[in-house]
Amino acid sequence: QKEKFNYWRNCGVPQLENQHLLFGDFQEYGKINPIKLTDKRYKYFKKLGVKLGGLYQFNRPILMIVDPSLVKLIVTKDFHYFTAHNPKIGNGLLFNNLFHMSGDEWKDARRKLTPTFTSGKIKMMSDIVIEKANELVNLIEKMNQNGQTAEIKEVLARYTTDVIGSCAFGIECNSIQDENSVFFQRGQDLFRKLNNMKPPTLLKLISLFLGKKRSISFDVSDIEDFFRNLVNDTIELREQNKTMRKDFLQLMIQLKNRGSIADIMYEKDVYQKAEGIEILSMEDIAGQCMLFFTAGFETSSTTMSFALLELAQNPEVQNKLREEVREVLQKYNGILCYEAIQELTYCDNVIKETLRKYPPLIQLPRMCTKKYKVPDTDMVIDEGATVSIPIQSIQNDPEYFPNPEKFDPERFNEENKSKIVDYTYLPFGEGPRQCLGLRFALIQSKAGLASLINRFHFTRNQKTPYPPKFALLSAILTLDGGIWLDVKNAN
Ligand code: HEM
Repeated sequence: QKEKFNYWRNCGVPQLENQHLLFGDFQEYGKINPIKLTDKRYKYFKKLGVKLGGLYQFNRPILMIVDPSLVKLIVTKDFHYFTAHNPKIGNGLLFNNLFHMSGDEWKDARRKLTPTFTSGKIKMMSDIVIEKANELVNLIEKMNQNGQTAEIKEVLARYTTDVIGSCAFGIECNSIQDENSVFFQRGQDLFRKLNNMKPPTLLKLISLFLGKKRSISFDVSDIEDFFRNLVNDTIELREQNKTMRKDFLQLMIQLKNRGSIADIMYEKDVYQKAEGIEILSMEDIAGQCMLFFTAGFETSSTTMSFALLELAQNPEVQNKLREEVREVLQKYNGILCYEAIQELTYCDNVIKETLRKYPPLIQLPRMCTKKYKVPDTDMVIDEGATVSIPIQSIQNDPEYFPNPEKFDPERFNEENKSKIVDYTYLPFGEGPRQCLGLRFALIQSKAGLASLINRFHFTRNQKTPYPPKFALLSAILTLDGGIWLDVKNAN
């Protein structure tokens, strides 16, 4: 076991001393939250003045990248050495998607799916997003009339669930209006199971890292079946009725039947099967739709929740945002539309600043897929090594973002944005594996935030601590408890 902890030393990579026999460098796992733990390691290596450092998660070697110029090489120029996110740790629908694919399989799927997320396609879906944002406003209005304090995280998860449910699965989930919506409950179950790093998931991960198992299961087969059946039934119905709807599913049906996605869709482009093409299977469609769902609803609702918490904490920023929203809406007869959303530049900066302080994925994952010699050093990274780019730490490093605790959207204004050091701001990742849903995430977050700020004024309820407290055992940035805000009609 001790020899295992010499792995990085043997590669010429600096590492910590005195690893715990079982936990390696993660002996504080579960005692301090994942942000603090990662930050501690980042600061340690940064103080040493090195570009990268080796860690042991249990006995699995992980390489932490500290220097932005090396981040740049790994995610862009030398990407061909780091084409995978992770070693594949499981099977089933949950892993049958772009995020978990590698090599040629990933390249082919990424090429096919990219046209799904162009600005034109996002514009096409913006009507659905805006309709759901209006329902969100009505829900908060009702809560406000009843004198209720809003647990904003859950309310926003209902909004993003309805948006993604409608766009990715073509169904009305009604989670904004119906507290007991089945779709919402299934989504919450799935997220809880994936994000839960407590035993027994933790024990499964330990046995995986110790090499006792090659893959693990997350016990989500019932949820996978739910999504699989939903996709099958909806596609079958559409194929029968030749329905045309402006959503991702329609584009996936087109991909299935025609092998590619056309710019403009006509019925014949979607439902007439092309000859001699490699058909996209129902299982593949269901897998990608499930990824859009898991990647889409929690990340965006988390972002909007943190944005509202910071707006409640910083009323001058909230007022400035409201002024912008009202000024732009005036030009469009008071009605939010795709073009109006594009003009909300301060709103963009509020969301960018939120994603700087609170990136939902605190680290970017990469796996070394070909032996790599780190330029200008003697260090060599083996094929199969896991790489972590600690974006939360980099984005909150005072060297790159002075006074990092301050919520300051002006960091991203026209004058200041050019001062940001390259590869120090990466909430959506970068390079060929950058988040494919970036534009969709921005439109859904902006539509929700702008609609709410136009109508309501938010203040922090005493139940919500500030600075926020993060959960100890979770895979993505999660708060301990909810975000409770008091709501008033805005003047
Ligand atoms: C605020 C919201 C979101 C954030 C912060 C976010 C962040 C990320 C990050 C950090 C990655 C990894 C990037 C890399 O490795 O360089 C990623 C990948 C991905 N995201 Fe997002 N995401 C968000 C919303 C969405 C949405 C709404 C969708 C889809 C509807 C989506 C779909 C994807 C997909 C498909 C990938 C995998 C790309 C690949 O491996 O080629 N994301 N996202």
